[in-house]
Amino acid sequence: MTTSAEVGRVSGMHLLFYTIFGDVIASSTPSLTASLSLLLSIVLRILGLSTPVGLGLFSPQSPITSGMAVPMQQGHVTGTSDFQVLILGGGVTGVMAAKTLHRRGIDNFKIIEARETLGGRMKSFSFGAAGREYVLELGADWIHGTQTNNGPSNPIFDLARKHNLSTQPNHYRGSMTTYDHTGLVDYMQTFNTAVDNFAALTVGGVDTTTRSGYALLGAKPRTPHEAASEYYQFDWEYAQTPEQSSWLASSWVTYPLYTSQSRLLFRRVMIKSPTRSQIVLVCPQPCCSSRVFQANNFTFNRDQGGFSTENLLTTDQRGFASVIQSEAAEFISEEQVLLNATVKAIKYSDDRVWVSLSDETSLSADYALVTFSLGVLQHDDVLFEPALPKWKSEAIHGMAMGTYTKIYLQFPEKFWFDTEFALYADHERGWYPVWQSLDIDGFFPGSGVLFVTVTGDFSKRIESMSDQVVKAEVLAVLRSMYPNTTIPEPDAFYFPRWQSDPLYRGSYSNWPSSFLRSHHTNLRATVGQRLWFGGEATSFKYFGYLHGAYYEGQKMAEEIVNCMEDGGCDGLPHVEEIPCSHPYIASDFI
Ligand SMILES: Cc1cc2nc3c(=O)[nH]c(=O)nc-3n(C[C@H](O)[C@H](O)[C@H](O)COP(=O)(O)OP(=O)(O)OC[C@H]3O[C@@H](n4cnc5c(N)ncnc54)[C@H](O)[C@@H]3O)c2cc1C
Repeated sequence: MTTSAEVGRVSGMHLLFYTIFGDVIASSTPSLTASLSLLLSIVLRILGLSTPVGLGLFSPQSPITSGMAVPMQQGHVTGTSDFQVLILGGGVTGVMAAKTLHRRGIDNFKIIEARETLGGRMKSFSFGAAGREYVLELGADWIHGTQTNNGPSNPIFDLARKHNLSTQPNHYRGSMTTYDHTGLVDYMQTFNTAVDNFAALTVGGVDTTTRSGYALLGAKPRTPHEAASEYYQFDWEYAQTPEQSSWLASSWVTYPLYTSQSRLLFRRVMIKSPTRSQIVLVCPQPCCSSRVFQANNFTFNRDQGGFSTENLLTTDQRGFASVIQSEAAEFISEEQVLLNATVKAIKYSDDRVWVSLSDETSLSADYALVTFSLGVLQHDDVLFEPALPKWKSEAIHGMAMGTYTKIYLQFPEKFWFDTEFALYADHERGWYPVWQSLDIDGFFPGSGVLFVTVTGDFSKRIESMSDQVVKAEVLAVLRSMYPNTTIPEPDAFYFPRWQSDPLYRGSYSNWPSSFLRSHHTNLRATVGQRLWFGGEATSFKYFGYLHGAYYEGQKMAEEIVNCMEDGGCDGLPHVEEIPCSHPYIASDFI
């Protein structure tokens, strides 16, 4: 199920229209080309190679693709568009948008991707000393929420099953060892209290920061053990602190429909029309519509369109992105993808879009779907002409981009905990706190691989430091955790720099408390009639996640095709004046 909400006003009352739609996830019929492509990918896989897309066979040097590039000016002044749709970015959103276009009969599209392969933030690498290498994940590596009985399934879980991805259940709460600066210390009771505190956040009343939400519930971490336990529940998922996050948007359960407090604020009215039924929340207070939006993230909540509480970690040596590359290989032909091509500027008018690349070539299309990360848009890595309207810029800069950094170490042999996870409580909250062992049954026994995760400002901090200095800090923490063990020098050490990477500028989006529901509507909205935006950040229900990107790719492509079939459209609407987001005026202070 997909849920959409829109804010409106009737007779001076503030209404929240809450409408539930069914998702259309039709399967495509593979063409002969697609079947041959699939066959080729299977043969390559048996031979231990990647799919054609993964091999980068669709390079910009291909005669077909290079022949399609035209100078920006020429494309602007004369002729018809080169393509019906340009898909800018070849991550999950881009590939799923392409698949949807193909299913709807639109094959005159092109994906433009800066990297040498498809997959985006599904990014694997080979790690380890010679002869002890493993393909591990720098970006996404969990399928969060799978399926409960015959209920709705996570579409990434479906892809994993379809493409035989090797995965292993990962027990976030049931397989944990706790440490602090004195070594092994059992504070599992404190840890479990933090789990309960996090669950209690769902009873929030207004949207302030998650920190204030915790405080109002009486959860005020004072000791390093309490702070580390809270960190594990919160920052380790959202990649930002409770201070930086929205209380409502980081609660798991739909709010305010099902809480007792919400009934104090709202009256629920069911409106029936010939086409759909709507639950209308009538708010008697000025501006309360802007303070209340459906809480996110719905991933784990079965009652709200989520999947299950299970988390699967990929262990597949083809890399996690192989699921999206194998999917693409079923329907995408060589001339539909341009790899190693970096978009520098996007020019748009009411009837066309022109995209110029770093090699000075350009392409034009009737429509363009921008799937670059929120961080890329915030950082002006791609220029828009004309500049994006104020409402769009506000939305882009209003949402936050968190950073999540996995620091990998490989040791000659294992000397650490036998659980899947360990938590380290330092005096400084967020200091190398979450440790995960891969040298364990079901993962990579005998690998000597361990990783520690930092997030948010700690990620930014280590990105500015040398590998040697970061390694020294990490080893110092291990010495605190194991005061009676001689910690050897690791054979391999690596961490990615997501924040500084011009193709990402962070890991995934996070919803801050100042960000209103209408801002998110604007993040998703079409600019003019030709420029569309989609990606994990535009997903209301699943922002931050792979499945959010998956559904957004499908949704945007569906909308674009509908628009084409209607002979044009205004696209997804935006909110010009966002209620209750203006500076206070003098009379407010009387
Ligand atoms: C460290 C980390 C851990 C994560 N863990 C999980 C997890 O366990 N489970 C989960 O569900 N999600 C996880 N995520 C989030 C998940 O990876 C993303 O939500 C998802 O991959 C986003 O897909 P997308 O298509 O919206 O964006 P992207 O994957 O960012 O796709 C956009 C594409 O645009 C390309 N691009 C950017 N700029 C340009 C340019 N100028 N020109 C051309 N191309 C460009 C990029 O290379 C990229 O391929 C994680 C992300 C990170 C970084």
